[in-house]
Amino acid sequence: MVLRGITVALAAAGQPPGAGGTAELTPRQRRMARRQKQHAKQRELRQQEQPARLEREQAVEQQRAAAAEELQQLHVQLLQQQPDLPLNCPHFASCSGCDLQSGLAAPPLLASATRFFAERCAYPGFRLAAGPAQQWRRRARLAVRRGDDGEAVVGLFSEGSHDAVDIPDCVAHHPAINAAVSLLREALTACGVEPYHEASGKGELRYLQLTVVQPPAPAGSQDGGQLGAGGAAAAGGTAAAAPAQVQLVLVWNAAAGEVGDAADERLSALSDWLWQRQQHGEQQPGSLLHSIWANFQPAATNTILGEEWRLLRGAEVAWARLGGVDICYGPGSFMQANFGAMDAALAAIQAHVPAGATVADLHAGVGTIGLSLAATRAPRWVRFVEINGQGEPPFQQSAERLRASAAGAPPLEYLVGAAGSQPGRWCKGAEVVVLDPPRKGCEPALLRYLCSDGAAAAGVRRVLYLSCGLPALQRDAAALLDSGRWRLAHAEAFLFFPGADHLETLCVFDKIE
Ligand SMILES: C[S@@+](CC[C@H](N)C(=O)[O-])C[C@H]1O[C@@H](n2cnc3c(N)ncnc32)[C@H](O)[C@@H]1O
Repeated sequence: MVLRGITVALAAAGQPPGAGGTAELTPRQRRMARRQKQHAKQRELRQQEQPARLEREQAVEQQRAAAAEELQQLHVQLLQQQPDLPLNCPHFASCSGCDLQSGLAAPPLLASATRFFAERCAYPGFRLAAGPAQQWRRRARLAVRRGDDGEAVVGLFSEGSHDAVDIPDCVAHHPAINAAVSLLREALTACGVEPYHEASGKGELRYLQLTVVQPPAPAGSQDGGQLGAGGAAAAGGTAAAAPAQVQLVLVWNAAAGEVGDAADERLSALSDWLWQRQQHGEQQPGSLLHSIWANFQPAATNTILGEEWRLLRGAEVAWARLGGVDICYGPGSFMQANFGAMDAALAAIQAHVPAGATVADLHAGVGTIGLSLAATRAPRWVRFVEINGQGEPPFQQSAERLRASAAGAPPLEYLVGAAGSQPGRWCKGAEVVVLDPPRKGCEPALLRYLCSDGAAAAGVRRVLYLSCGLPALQRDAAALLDSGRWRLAHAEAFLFFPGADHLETLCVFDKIE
C-alpha cells in the first residue's frame, strides 16, 4: 500500500518513480520513503551478514558436537576402567526404576563429573566407589493401583506414565521388601481392600513405603528393631542370626479423620491379617514385619506421603547402625535407601574431619552425618541445623543412646531453621561445616556467606559438601572456587542408586590461608 501511494504521487507530478521528485511528496510520504530506504538497507546488511552468522552458528554447533563426542569417549574410557556391573533385572524393559542395564559402575554422569573436576577444579583424581548392584535398596516406595483386570498392581510406573507395573522380582530390592509385597498382595484380596484408581481418584490404598529393619535391638533397648547397612557386621555382630524385618507404611486415600467406619474397619482388618500371617516360614523363623503404619494422603497430587500418621502394629521407631553409630528413624524420617553406600560415604566424611574439631552439620535430617562424626572423631561439639523440625525427636533419641554408650558424646545442639537464614549463627566457631543439601543445592544466602569474609572470621576452615545433584554442585563449587577463598582438596563419588544415571558426590573444600 505504501509503495503504491508513493508511486501514484510521483506519477501525478509527471516524474517516474526514483527520479528525484521527493519535493512534491507530502511529509507523511517522505517519512514513509525514508523508512522504506532504511528497511532496504537493513535487508541488504542482513544479507551481507548472513554467511558470517551462519558460519558462527556452525562453529558453535561443531564445538558442541566435539564436546559431546569427547564426553562420550571419556565415558567409554571410564566404562573400561570401572568394574563391569550388570543389572540383570527381569523387569528392566517395563519398569522405570533403572536407567542402565549394564556398566552401572560408570553411569554417563560420571563422565560429566570427571570432566568438571579435571577442567574446572584442576582436580584430576576424581573417582567413583561402587558397591553391589543387587539387593541394595532398603527403602522402597511403591504405587498400588487397580489394573485393567481389576487386580492390584504393586510396583513403579512405566516410563513417562502413571501406569504402574508389577515388579515382584526387582533385583535392587532387599529380599525382605519383595517378600513383604508378596504378602501384601495376598492381604489385599483376602481383606477386599480397593487399590487406588488413578483416573477416578477412588480406591483406598495408594502407596506402600517399605523399610528394611535388622533385628534384634541392642540389649536393654525398648524399640524392637535395628536397621542395618551390613547386617551382622554393621550391627556389631549381634544381628547375625536374625532375618531382616520390614517397617511397612500403608498410604491411605483419605484424611485421618475422614476414613469412615467401613474403610477404617478394612484398614484394621488389613493390618490384623498382615500381622497374623507375617511369619518368615519354617526355613527362617521369626516375623517379617517390624511394624505397620497408616499414612493418610487425601490430596490428588504426586506427593506420596501425607501429613498424618497412625501406628497400627509393632514398634514406633527403628534403628540403623550407620557410620559407627545407632541412628533412630521414624517412618516419616528422611533416610538414604542404600545403607551400604551411605556407610561408605560416612567413612569418607570421617576421614576428612580432624579429630577434636568443632562441627556444624547444616542439612542434618535426623542427624546421621553429625552423629557419626560425634561417635568417631571426638569433636569438641556438634551443631545440627535442619529446616524440618520432624527430624528432631528421632535425633534426640539417637543422641541419648550415644550419651549412654561407653564412649559418651560431646555437646550436641539441634536447631530448626533454614541453613541460609542465619549462616553466621549456624557456623559460628565451627571449624568444619558439613553441607548435605537437597538436589537443588545450597541456598544462595548460605553460599554468599561461605564466599565472604564472615565465614573465615567465624573460624570455618573446611567445608564438606555431600551432593545428590551434580548440576547444583557444579554451580556451588564454582562459586566457592571463584570467591578465591576456597580450594578443592578432595572429591569422590558414591553409587547410591546403582542402575540410575545418578551420583552422590563428596567434595572437600579447604580455606586458602
Ligand atoms: C539429602 S537430605 C540429608 C539429610 C541428612 N544429612 C542425612 O544424611 O540423613 C537433605 C536434608 O536437608 C534438609 N533441608 C532442605 N532444605 C534445607 C534448608 N534450606 N536448610 C536446612 N535444611 C534443609 C531436608 O529437610 C533434608 O533433611
